[in-house]
Amino acid sequence: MLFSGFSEQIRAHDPATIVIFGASGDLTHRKLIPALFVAYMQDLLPEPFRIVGFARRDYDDEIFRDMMEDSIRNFTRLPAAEETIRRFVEHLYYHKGDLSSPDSYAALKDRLAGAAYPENHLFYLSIIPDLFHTTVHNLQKAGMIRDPEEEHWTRVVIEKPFGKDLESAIALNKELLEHLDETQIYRIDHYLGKETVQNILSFRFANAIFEPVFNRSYVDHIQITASETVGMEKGRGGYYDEYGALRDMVTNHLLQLLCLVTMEAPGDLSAESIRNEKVKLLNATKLDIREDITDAVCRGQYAEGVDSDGNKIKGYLQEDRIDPQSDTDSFAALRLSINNWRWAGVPILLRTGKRMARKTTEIAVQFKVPPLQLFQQVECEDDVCDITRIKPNTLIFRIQPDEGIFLKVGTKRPGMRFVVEDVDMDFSYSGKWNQSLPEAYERLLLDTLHGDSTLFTRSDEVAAEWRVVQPILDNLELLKPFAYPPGEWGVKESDELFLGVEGFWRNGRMEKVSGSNVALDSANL
Ligand SMILES: NC(=O)C1=CN([C@@H]2O[C@H](COP(=O)(O)OP(=O)(O)OC[C@H]3O[C@@H](n4cnc5c(N)ncnc54)[C@H](OP(=O)(O)O)[C@@H]3O)[C@@H](O)[C@H]2O)C=CC1
Ligand SMILES: O=C1O[C@H](COP(=O)(O)O)[C@@H](O)[C@H](O)[C@H]1O
Repeated sequence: MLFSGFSEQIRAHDPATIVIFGASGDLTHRKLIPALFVAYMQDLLPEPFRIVGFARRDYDDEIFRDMMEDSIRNFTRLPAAEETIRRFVEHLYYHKGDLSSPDSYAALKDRLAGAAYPENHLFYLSIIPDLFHTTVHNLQKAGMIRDPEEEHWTRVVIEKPFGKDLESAIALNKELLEHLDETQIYRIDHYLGKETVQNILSFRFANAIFEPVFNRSYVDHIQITASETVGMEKGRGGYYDEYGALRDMVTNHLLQLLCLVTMEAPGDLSAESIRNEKVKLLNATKLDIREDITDAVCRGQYAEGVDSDGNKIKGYLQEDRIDPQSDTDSFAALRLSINNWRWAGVPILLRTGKRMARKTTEIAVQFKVPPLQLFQQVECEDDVCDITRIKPNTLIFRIQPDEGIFLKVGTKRPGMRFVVEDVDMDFSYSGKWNQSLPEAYERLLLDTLHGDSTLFTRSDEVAAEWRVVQPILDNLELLKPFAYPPGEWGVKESDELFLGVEGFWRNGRMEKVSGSNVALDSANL
């Protein structure tokens, strides 16, 4: 199967019934239904298709359709005609049931046996991770999982987090593989469906000029940030307090970004070749511990504070359904090393957190400074300019928002003196293509209907991700979370992860420098 990032978005051909377990939940109404609707608008869903929402809440088809109409109006990225929404929701049905009760599966099975329900079944597990195994086990007991060799297919999409640690992830894999073939399992990591994330591979391997400098000889360090401004969203406290930033974001999304930016070129674009390279990379990745684990890990919890309008913001420990004594991290920063020929000795810094200054996800590859300091550099912030040492080049993959790729290069500033100023060579999606980018779930749901697993994680890949993080989970007692103020850039102690590195966390500096209105008299320069 071709890497779906490069294939045309073509219509899924097999008629299918999509069953969403967890249909009354947040993910279904904010992401899954709007994504399926966009695919429908673009005529990419198969014909015929039906979507069955499954949850315990006392809804019926009509209530479910009304609610999903609202979700589509609120969360769909493209303008939608009311008539199209109405036609789409006619494909939606609701099935009330409890996933821990075998009777519910028998009732669902009877319903799906009706002639109007297409026989290919996509089961989407949009439920708490604790129910993943129970659900698959019960589906199999009810005879609802077909053999992969049969004419009609069964596919199961498993949401993240996949396990709570290495041991539970391995156990979950084993349990799932007792009921399903690996080809039937789609472990979703929605970051892999983001347009900008897929572009990392094309940027690296479709352009011959960057790859020769992507290695330890030229790269000083790499930093990856996924910061969010939100705190605990409604209803998420219970889940989040059990998992925290390390399990919710680092062990999946951030490590996947790291893989794409540092893995070797695959021999071809098949799902297996790409996943093989990712696994090799993850197996070579370790915490960069020099003396003890605090060299390589910093955890945090946001404290209470006020926002820019003076409104009070709850601290993590005051949030709904969070244990007031909790040690769970809402911020995590790591320093890693990749022990292979290409990257040995290049520090890799990862950081993610809730209630930070800005919502942004980016990868910054910082190159080494030139061997000879021939020039001076001018750096300006808030109309004040300084003469400094020459700055290194930085290549930034901006995943979201303002999606694009930026290369910071030093350029002679006009004037009598020979000083250099950083300028951006930039490509922004919005500048080049004036259209909204597909949502990750649009791509990924279509891929499952096509049977393309390239952008989903393989069992050994998940285990390799947990292997990177497991030493942290084993040493949480030594890594108590620091409090950090909401609305800023997280725990200040995380700066210490940069010891010996030429640089520091980026904290949105690029925007300030490139957008600044330089007030220095150029004649003085
Ligand atoms: N929300 C998000 O932005 C993201 C979520 N995810 C993942 O998606 C999954 C779902 O998350 P989210 O939608 O936020 O969670 P919610 O808590 O909002 O939804 C959980 C759903 O599961 C249903 N449910 C719970 N227990 C049962 C049961 N015994 N039988 C039947 N249905 C049950 C609930 O419905 P009812 O109470 O009516 O039974 C509800 O519909 C999780 O794995 C999460 O990690 C991943 C990325 C982002
Ligand atoms: O998987 C998750 O991702 C979201 C952030 O996703 P994004 O696409 O908005 O960057 C995060 O808020 C959530 O906690 C996590 O479960």
